Amino acid sequence: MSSEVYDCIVIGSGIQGSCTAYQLAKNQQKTLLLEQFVLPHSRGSSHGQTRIIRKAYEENVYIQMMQESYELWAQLEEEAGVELYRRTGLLVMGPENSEGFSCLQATMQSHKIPRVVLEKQEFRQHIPNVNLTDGNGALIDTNAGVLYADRALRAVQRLFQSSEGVIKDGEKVIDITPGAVVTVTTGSGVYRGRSLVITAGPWANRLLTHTGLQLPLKVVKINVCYWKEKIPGTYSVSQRFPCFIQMEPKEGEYDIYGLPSNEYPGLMKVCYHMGSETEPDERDKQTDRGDIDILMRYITRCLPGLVPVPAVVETCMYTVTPDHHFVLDSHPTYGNIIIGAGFSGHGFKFGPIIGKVLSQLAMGQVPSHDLSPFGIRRFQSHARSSL
Ligand SMILES: Cc1cc2nc3c(=O)[nH]c(=O)nc-3n(C[C@H](O)[C@H](O)[C@H](O)COP(=O)(O)OP(=O)(O)OC[C@H]3O[C@@H](n4cnc5c(N)ncnc54)[C@H](O)[C@@H]3O)c2cc1C
Ligand SMILES: O=C(O)[C@@H]1CCCC=N1
Repeated sequence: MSSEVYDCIVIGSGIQGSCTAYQLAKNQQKTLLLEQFVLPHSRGSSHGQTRIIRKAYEENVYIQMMQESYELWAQLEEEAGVELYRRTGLLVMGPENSEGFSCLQATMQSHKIPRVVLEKQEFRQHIPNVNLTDGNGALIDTNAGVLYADRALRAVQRLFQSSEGVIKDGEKVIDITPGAVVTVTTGSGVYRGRSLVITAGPWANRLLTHTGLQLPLKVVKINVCYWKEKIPGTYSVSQRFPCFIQMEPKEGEYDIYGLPSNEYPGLMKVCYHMGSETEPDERDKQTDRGDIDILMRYITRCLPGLVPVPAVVETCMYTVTPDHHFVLDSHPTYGNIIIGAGFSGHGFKFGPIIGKVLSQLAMGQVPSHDLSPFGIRRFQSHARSSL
């Protein structure tokens, strides 16, 4: 074991761990970022070329965090000297009288989020090649767009390293011993830190076992589907086609979302916002395609310019909490162990602000956003502690 003691060790170099490590290093904290796989990798939740960024949320807390997150993404772009965000707008469609769609409209209005409400008659003119479902309303979050995910992750990791941060990849953490100084053991070394941040995505509960805590997290495999445009370019970024979210495509179904064709010429990414449960290391054995059937029916009905059979299917994972809200909290027993988990398929856009609040917790500071909706205590009846 080296005699060196880090101010903080961060486990997991997905977007949340990388942003947290960067914030810590920027605050002159001697920081070690540990990653089980050799970087870059595509076995977690943060890989792939694109993610949606938006302020269109039903909950005040997410809109408030996104106000700052947009600023931090712009700052990152400047620091890294690369483009990370492209404004496309986000079309939200949903049953006009549903609680979800009404609430979204009301929250956006109360925060004065720039938006355009599309009446049925103007929909076709503004959004050609999309059939609006009967009884659905539509609005556009005008400042929403696309984040270049892989590029962003690389940029944050580079910035961390140039702020004297240390990344050790290909080092899987196999043990954690809590204490005033936390000891972290990997397959090839033993490290010590005054604080520890666990941002291990789908593997969070595996690591938390070493601290006597289990959270109610469900890991699901997402089939990331790309669909061929019948006429290339129909739904493309260059035709100014927006990202979209279809709320409640059918009663009891989860949302469907899409991004304009860009990364693979002639192919548009359209996905179902849920998947089938899996073990993170066994995800390739999960072959359920029920979500793809739902997508095929939706595309036939609403996106007639796409061939309703996926041309490319990639894999990603969500780590889902029972209420689909994040976990951003200190460990209930060990105050110097900080947990960022359960991002439930919508955490990427928050990366920089999550990095900021987790780093504040790790430095013993009061976080600059109200984290009460993200506390572990809300799972009192679910969370298992063997302590
Ligand atoms: C298909 C898909 C589409 C999405 N779309 C959007 C979107 O449009 N907008 C949006 O905002 N969000 C979106 N998300 C969600 C977002 O991508 C995730 O919330 C986010 O990437 C989670 O990041 P993370 O850092 O928590 O997890 P991860 O990226 O999984 O990172 C965890 C890391 O921890 C490492 N690790 C785990 N265990 C160990 C160990 N023992 N030792 C060392 N390292 C370890 C893992 O290898 C991994 O690299 C989407 C997600 C998916 C899958
Ligand atoms: O977070 C997002 O914006 C996307 C789209 C909606 C469902 C999940 N991810």
